[in-house]
Amino acid sequence: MIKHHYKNLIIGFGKGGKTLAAYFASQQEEVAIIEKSNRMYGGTCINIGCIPSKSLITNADAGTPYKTSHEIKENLVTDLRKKNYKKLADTHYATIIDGEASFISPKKVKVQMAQQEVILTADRIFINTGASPSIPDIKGIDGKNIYNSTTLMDIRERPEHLTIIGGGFIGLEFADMFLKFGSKVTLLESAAVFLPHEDRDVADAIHGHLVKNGLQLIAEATVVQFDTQTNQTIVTYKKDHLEESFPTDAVLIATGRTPETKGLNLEAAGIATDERGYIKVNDRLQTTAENIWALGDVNGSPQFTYISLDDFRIIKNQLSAGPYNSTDKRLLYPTAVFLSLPYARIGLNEKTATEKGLHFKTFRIKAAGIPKAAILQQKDGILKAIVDIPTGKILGCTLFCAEAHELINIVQLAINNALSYKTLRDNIYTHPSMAESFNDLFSE
Ligand SMILES: Cc1cc2nc3c(=O)[nH]c(=O)nc-3n(C[C@H](O)[C@H](O)[C@H](O)COP(=O)(O)OP(=O)(O)OC[C@H]3O[C@@H](n4cnc5c(N)ncnc54)[C@H](O)[C@@H]3O)c2cc1C
Ligand SMILES: NC(=O)c1ccc[n+]([C@@H]2O[C@H](COP(=O)([O-])OP(=O)(O)OC[C@H]3O[C@@H](n4cnc5c(N)ncnc54)[C@H](O)[C@@H]3O)[C@@H](O)[C@H]2O)c1
Repeated sequence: MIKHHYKNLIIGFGKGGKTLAAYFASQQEEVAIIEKSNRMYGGTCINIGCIPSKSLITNADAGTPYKTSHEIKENLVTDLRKKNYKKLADTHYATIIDGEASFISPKKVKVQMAQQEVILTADRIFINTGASPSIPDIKGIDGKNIYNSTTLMDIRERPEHLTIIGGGFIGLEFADMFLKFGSKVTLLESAAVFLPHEDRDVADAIHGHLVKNGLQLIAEATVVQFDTQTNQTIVTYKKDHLEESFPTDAVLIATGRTPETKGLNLEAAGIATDERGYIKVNDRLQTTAENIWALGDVNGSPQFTYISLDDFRIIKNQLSAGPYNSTDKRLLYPTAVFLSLPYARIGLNEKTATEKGLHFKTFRIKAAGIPKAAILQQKDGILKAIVDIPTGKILGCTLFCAEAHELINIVQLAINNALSYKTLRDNIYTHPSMAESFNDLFSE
């Protein structure tokens, strides 16, 4: 039964929000969580983000045909969604409200449900509404064969030729995945160089690997229009002042994600947003309105599930007088792009260390010399680490090799505990493993 007043109200069933709701329930504190879609319990990550995409990627790696992979992914997501729902629904202190929330005032929220509208008040409100695909203003973009990451993962038939707009996280992961499923993939990226933030040797290695797998990459391209005809779409783009066109079966728009704030009527609560529409928060994740916090993608922090979870930790610590109560206390965290050879990053690379004028040393090895890489038949790749010469501390690491997404967590522990690079160099690792490559990577 829905009450009219709650101590804690969470808008959006995302990673941070659901974890916060479970925390309140565990403390025997009343909490209501509002979710606008019954296909989104558990949020982006489990329904339309990390989990379904990595399920498809894993099955593509294993050579499972697309249709079967799609079914496996659907079953997994359905199962996780149910579990996420049940985990909160089964607690005595949490109430799940199906509907779309918008503010009436700082303490009053309207929820538009299927059959009715309810007005709720709350002492504390937490906004966890996430982000959604940003759609560039390109002629013909609403055509029938044009998808975003969510709608593309819904299709049951693999496109013969997929064209991807945007070479960021989603663009690269989907390009590599559909290549493995057997599609022809063309990727158009507006930036002048491939992976502009990476060191050139790493970017070239990743580029070479993708091209070897069949990717056609067109950098510095401006898409001018999509002309959708029955089963195909003609993509027209401009490069070097010349216009070119080609037909494709499907287009994926992967040009970033924008905050999900449109329907929230934030002005009514006095909640300010920045110029990109993200909710402005301070280091304690408090919005400009008293007793209203924002966590996850919607507050403009890096868009990763583990950052939304960490936002939860920060809020939990505030509410329980714990020490980890500010984003200023957040240490370095890694990122990983899940390609057939994953690439993972933490901290500085040569480019950024040079820009900062640091006195550093670069350690670099090729994956080809790592026994486990040979066993895995994944000898492409490069491993790099940046070490501060005066202190011996690791400033950053970029790994493009098998199991990079796991290895980077070891480097993170070393960095965040201020260990010398010699600790990783001299450690005894299991053999044969990718981790033992740190013995060689950090050797002079
Ligand atoms: C294809 C893809 C792959 C990704 N892969 C990874 C990955 O491998 N690793 C990683 O760390 N991150 C990945 N991400 C990013 C990650 O999914 C997000 O950063 C994370 O899920 C954000 O969680 P959140 O807590 O901000 O909110 P979300 O999980 O986005 O949840 C927000 C919820 O709020 C609901 N909502 C919105 N507005 C309202 C409203 N007005 N009223 C009620 N409910 C509302 C939404 O329906 C949604 O369920 C990926 C994203 C995508 C799209
Ligand atoms: N493995 C992971 O952790 C993972 C995986 C997928 C998504 N994500 C998260 O989701 C977010 C969104 O992913 P994304 O790939 O959509 O965004 P992104 O910001 O990572 O990349 C967008 C890319 O599109 C390009 N672009 C923008 N407009 C363009 C245009 N008109 N034409 C051609 N190229 C254009 C940009 O230059 C950029 O390279 C990521 O930033 C990341 O935080 C994480």
